[in-house]
Amino acid sequence: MAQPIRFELLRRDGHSQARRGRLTTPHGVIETPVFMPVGTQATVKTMAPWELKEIGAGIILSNTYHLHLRPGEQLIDRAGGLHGFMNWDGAVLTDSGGFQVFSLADLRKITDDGVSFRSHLDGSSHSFTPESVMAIENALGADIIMAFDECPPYPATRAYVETSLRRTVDWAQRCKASHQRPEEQGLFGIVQGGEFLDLRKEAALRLIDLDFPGYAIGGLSVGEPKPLMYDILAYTTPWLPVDKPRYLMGVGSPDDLFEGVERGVDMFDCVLPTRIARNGTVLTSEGKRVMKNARYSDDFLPLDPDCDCRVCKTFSRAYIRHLIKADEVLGIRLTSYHNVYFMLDLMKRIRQSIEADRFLGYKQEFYERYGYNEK
Ligand SMILES: Nc1nc(=O)c2cc3nc(NCCN4CCCCC4)[nH]c3cc2[nH]1
Repeated sequence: MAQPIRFELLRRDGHSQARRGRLTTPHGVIETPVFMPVGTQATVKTMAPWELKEIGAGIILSNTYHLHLRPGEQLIDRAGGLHGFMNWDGAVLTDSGGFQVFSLADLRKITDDGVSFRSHLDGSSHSFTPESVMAIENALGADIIMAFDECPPYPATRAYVETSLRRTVDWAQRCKASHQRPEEQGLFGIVQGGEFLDLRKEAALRLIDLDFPGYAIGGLSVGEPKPLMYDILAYTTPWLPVDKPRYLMGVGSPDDLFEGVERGVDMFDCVLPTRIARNGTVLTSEGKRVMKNARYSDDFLPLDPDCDCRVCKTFSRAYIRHLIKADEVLGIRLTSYHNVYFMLDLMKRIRQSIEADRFLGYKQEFYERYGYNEK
């Protein structure tokens, strides 16, 4: 059967688990490691598709839970799927809603069959089962779709995590069985298991038996300390097939990208760049800058002198601070554009460092300049 998603491993770093790869999808070839901007409601907030294209975004995320509630997958299907609806011709990955049901919806009831919940928008009753979620994701038409899973909270007891892991594996099998478009949409399994390393191994091995074109690592970045997240990651990735992509869901900040790549992760997504942009915080090679800070009121330098993006070539910190202070919409458009560019450009430099066999050196160099103090 023709596989819509093909992964080539181009180079393995000799000093870490970092890998350089290439993901071929029906909507373009994606160089990995890759950062995927998040477009939860069929838009990467404030950015037009042509802007995403011009800054080099190859794949963006969207979300089953949100789009099912509004505007509904039937409408999007009639519009030609997400690609037609958004008029985005790059690749799309849809998350299955497993996380959003547990973090957003009200009055949830989980059974082995699925989850019933009330919409956080209007309180209407809904239920997600592996079969119904596959039907939604098939209608949205993303190139990569995620299995319906349960993301346990942190902390959670071993008993809870064990039950939830086995349910998630069972749901993954049901997703695979009910997936209607396996030749156009690659279905990824999601490894759960919480902080329990033996359960992470069990989850990985049982999902591999189901043979997916890619594997996501879920249940992380849910409030656990970062060192714990990194340790769970370092333990889990070696159990996954070396020739399939690994996707760390919901991660992350610039340092998380380095730590994840170092531990064998190929794909990342995070709302961070667009979320912090909305309060005027920007990412730069010298750390984060809070543009409302009075120190920028007469600073005519670009947001980041080392950045080649259109915003940094066109506007000053003083002007952008003015826009943010005046609550002018252009302000958050400019900070969002720059922040997404920053993350994509950082990942491009990480790919280049792996190719040049100097990933750990580049990581050190970046950390020394980036620092971790608010400016
Ligand atoms: N289907 C699914 N399963 C997961 O276990 C999962 C785990 C996740 N963990 C996160 N973390 C997002 C953390 N994010 C950091 C920046 C601020 C907003 C929250 N997103 C996730 C999405 C997920 N999706």
